Amino acid sequence: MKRGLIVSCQALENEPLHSSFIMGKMALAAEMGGAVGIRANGVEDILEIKKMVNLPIIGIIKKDYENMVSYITPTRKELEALIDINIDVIALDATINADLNLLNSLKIKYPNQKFMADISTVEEGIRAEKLGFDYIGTTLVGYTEQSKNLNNFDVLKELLEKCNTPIIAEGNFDTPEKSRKAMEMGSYAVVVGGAITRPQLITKKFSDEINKVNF
Ligand SMILES: CC(=O)N[C@H](C=O)[C@@H](O)[C@H](O)[C@H](O)COP(=O)(O)O
Repeated sequence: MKRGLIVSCQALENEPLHSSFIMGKMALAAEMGGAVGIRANGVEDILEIKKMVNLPIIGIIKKDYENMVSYITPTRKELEALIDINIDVIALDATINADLNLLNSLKIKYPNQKFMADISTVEEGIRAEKLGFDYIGTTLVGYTEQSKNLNNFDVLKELLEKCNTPIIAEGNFDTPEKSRKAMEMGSYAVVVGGAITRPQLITKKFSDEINKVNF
């Protein structure tokens, strides 16, 4: 995977763009705009994106289970479904909420498969490095109980100081300036999602700002 901008092309069932066809087109637009990689959710979307672009893919499967906090590639079932479709990197929840016992056996069984740890605190990043993850992403900073008061740039800075594993800035790097800053700090890559591929969020930024005017 090259260094630079990775665009996350995801639309869940409750989102207006939920469609593999549309995610394929989003990925194509991202490639045309200079993205060096795509992050995507679910086998169907990933297969469609593979048809549309010639870029490395970070794949996840989001799945909610009862009594389980993790939802990003949370069990062996989702991991094996992603291994089966042969993608460059598989990302999974690597916070303290996740059961990472199976990682070792998967790494032995599939030695060429790269794994990205989606973490929410510096401690989780350090643990992910010890577990042998290939990339560590700040994806879940602010989204877990243990990180709800943390700032993504603060976590990123400390991870860059304390880890040797390539660090990927992901999660609310939602402007070109913030993305550039993350790279200047030494991130391996920046994953940008909603600010590029979720038009309902982009629209809301405009409408919120405009509605501050007394018109
Ligand atoms: C927390 C969570 O479930 N994050 C997901 C992880 O895959 C995606 O919904 C995000 O869009 C992605 O991480 C990129 O972040 P942002 O959209 O903020 O640029």
